[in-house]
Amino acid sequence: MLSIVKRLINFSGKYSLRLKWAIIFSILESFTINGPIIFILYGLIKINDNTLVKEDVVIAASGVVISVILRALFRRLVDGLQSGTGYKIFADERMKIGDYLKKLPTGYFTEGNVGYISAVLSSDLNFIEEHGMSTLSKIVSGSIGVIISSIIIIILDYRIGIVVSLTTIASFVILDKLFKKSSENSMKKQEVQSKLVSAVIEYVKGISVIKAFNLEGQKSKATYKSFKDTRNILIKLEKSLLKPFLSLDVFIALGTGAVIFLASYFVTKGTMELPIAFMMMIFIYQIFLPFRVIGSALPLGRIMIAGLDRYGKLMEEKILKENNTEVNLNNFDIEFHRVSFAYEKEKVLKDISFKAKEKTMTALVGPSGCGKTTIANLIARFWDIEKGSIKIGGIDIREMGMENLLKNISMVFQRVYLFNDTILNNIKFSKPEATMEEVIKACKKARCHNFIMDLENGYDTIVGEAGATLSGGEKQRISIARAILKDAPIILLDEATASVDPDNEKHIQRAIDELIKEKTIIVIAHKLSTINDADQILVLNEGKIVQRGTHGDLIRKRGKYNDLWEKRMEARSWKINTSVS
Ligand SMILES: Nc1ncnc2c1ncn2[C@@H]1O[C@H](COP(=O)(O)OP(=O)(O)OP(=O)(O)O)[C@@H](O)[C@H]1O
Repeated sequence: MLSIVKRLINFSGKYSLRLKWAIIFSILESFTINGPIIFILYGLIKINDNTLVKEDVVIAASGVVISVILRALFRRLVDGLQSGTGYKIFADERMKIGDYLKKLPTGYFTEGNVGYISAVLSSDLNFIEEHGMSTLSKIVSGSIGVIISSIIIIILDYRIGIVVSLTTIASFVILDKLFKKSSENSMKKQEVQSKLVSAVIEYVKGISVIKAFNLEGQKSKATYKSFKDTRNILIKLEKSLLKPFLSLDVFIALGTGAVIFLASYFVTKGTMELPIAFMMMIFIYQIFLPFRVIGSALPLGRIMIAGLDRYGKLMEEKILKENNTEVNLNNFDIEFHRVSFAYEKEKVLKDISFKAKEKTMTALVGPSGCGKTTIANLIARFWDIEKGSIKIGGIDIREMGMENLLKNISMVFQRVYLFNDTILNNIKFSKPEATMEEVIKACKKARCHNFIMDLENGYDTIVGEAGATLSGGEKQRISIARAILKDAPIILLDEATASVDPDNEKHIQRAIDELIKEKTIIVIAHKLSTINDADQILVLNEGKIVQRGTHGDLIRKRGKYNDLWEKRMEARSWKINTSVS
């Protein structure tokens, strides 16, 4: 129980002092709760002894009134300190999470992990945010209430005091064990919930493929399974709480019965005065009240601890080391020196070394899966390498800080992500301070100004979720406009594949020609159409550079590149022939 309080206070960071004060006032409040009973008992004893005088009535009455006023005052202070604190803690924490997620390697954001992150950030943190403060208050005031009431009972009659204390301690131990079971189920609940989120994300994202290949039944089955698993574990969690709650009621009933029986027995034996026995019978409901409060707070506390553990695990993921010293680059040569890299166990890049001189074009070619995209992603430090170094302008990219690095790089990839915002904001995203003239100039160069102007609201048109209302080619051109506006000295470019129609491809090619003027370019070449002009072509195979040189050199050498080139030519003539026939 103490561990729950400790964890919540530790988690509250700079607000922990507020919470500690709230706990102190909670303790004081618990003292005042018993005040009226004690003062009434004082009056009753006086009546029983036939010694009641006017002053005793004043003492008892004012004692009751002062206790009630103080109780209200302390409660007000507790509420004042706690109210809003939970929301403030989480507002800060969410900002921290935002910064933290930015520092995680992009590779971390697989669908499984996205499910985990969403479940932690939405269900776990929301649960703690909603119930954290009230649970803390219940546990603290409940425990103090039980302790104070036990002390009062011991003072009134040590025999009953011992019975009550032993029952209380035994019940706490048993309850804690039972609630541990519910926390195991809570862990399972989180697991199935993160699987559910992943399944739903996958289903929604892949809905067009699912429909195109008639996989609805198959994929729905997997999603329904996640729904069912979640339902089953939630029912199990509820059931696992029934037993401890039932036991709690049994303990309260037994404890109450025992005290009433003992008090009556002691009165008949003449070892207890009647007012004390009378008060004891009233008081017994008071002592078991906080007990019930703790009982209701404990399972919530355990669920929160499990949530905090998961949150802690998320925050322990290895982030990219940051070095924020401002680095001024004299040139934008890119240099790989003996770079090896593995996403998981198997190396996908093996001992890669090359230099891309500034303002030149380096093309990466090779069969699918040979590591072209990985090389481009490593330049933008989407992952950190295990061996070797990647330098820009002679400085290791790990030494320059992400912001510093990324301000020098523009990436134009085939999968374009547009935010659900206006076209203007999507383009200005790369340079928020850009003027309208600059945006239009960039869009004209990227061959997208005309189609934007044809839209009903022009640049103010809202792009649908993930850019759904624009064609693939249009989205590409917008992403090129974004890059032109950014005007970064390094361009990482994924050459368009056959998914774009010839007209769009022509526009995109012109837009790219505008983008790459005077830049250091790394191009992932799929169709080999761009690379005739490349200053250097790196031919990759199974994560190694197997050939390098210009197009002319490599054609003459008759190696892997020549094979790829011939295959490409064959494919083109095959396409022409089939389209003619
Ligand atoms: N995020 C990832 N996690 C694990 N493995 C990955 C990841 N991304 C790529 N790989 C693997 O790394 C290898 C290199 O992939 P990469 O995407 O760099 O190849 P590529 O040459 O660009 O392929 P393509 O031409 O098909 O795009 C492949 O075996 C691929 O399956």
